[in-house]
Amino acid sequence: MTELSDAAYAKRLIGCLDLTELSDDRAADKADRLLEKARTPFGPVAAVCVWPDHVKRAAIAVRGTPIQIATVVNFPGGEEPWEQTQHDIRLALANGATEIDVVVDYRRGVEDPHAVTFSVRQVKDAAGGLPVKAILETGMLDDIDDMQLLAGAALTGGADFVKTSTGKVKTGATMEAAEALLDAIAAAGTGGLKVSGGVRGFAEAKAYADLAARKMGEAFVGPKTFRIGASSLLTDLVAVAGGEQSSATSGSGY
Ligand SMILES: O=C[C@H](O)COP(=O)(O)O
Repeated sequence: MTELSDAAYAKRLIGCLDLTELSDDRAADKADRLLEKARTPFGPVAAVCVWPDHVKRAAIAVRGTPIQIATVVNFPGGEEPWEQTQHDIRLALANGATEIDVVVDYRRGVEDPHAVTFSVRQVKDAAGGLPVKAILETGMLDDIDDMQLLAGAALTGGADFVKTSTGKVKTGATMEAAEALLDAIAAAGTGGLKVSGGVRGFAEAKAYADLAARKMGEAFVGPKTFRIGASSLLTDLVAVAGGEQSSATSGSGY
């Protein structure tokens, strides 16, 4: 993506953004403020990502646009009983969700990757064919091998994306984690990457997209296979897309 100007690059990244509001207080007015920003002067974001309670208002807010409505289940701990997750998925679908982000049981997953494959398959079935993003919480894993193991297990279970982080633990996305997940995607021959957790500035987002383009080819960096999930990135992307200087400082470990 070397020949793109910063403004053009930022515009492309807006189209790959999962604009996220997952504050712990689950306040409806915060969701409303986020939803107002999803259509930018430089095009729509890829998706909004909200708590299940806010899926209905999101569906109304983005009606008539290509913006997807993502929600989170088994979130953020990854240890809820299946019945709860199944219930949340059913409700989310009934309310208009079009993408499901599920936290895998990353604490047990390294010892038992088949359980991750099984649980992702269950979610995929319950989601009725909608895209499923498996959140691996890479900041809680010991090393690259564990990240690749979990990513491979999730992709075997049918995950459409493997996603780094919930944004709820100290370490969010890192370049090392993104690279590990891309290697797992390449090995599986299927799947997309969602980088999330602490991504706040244009330069950081661009570094992840450059990495994905370098490893997978430039066509990979589009909303079908590449997303950035972030609550605080859009302002900077819009500024850069509009020809202004980035004013963000680095947020995560890139
Ligand atoms: O799924 C995305 C994350 O929750 C967003 O994390 P963030 O608030 O650090 O951008």
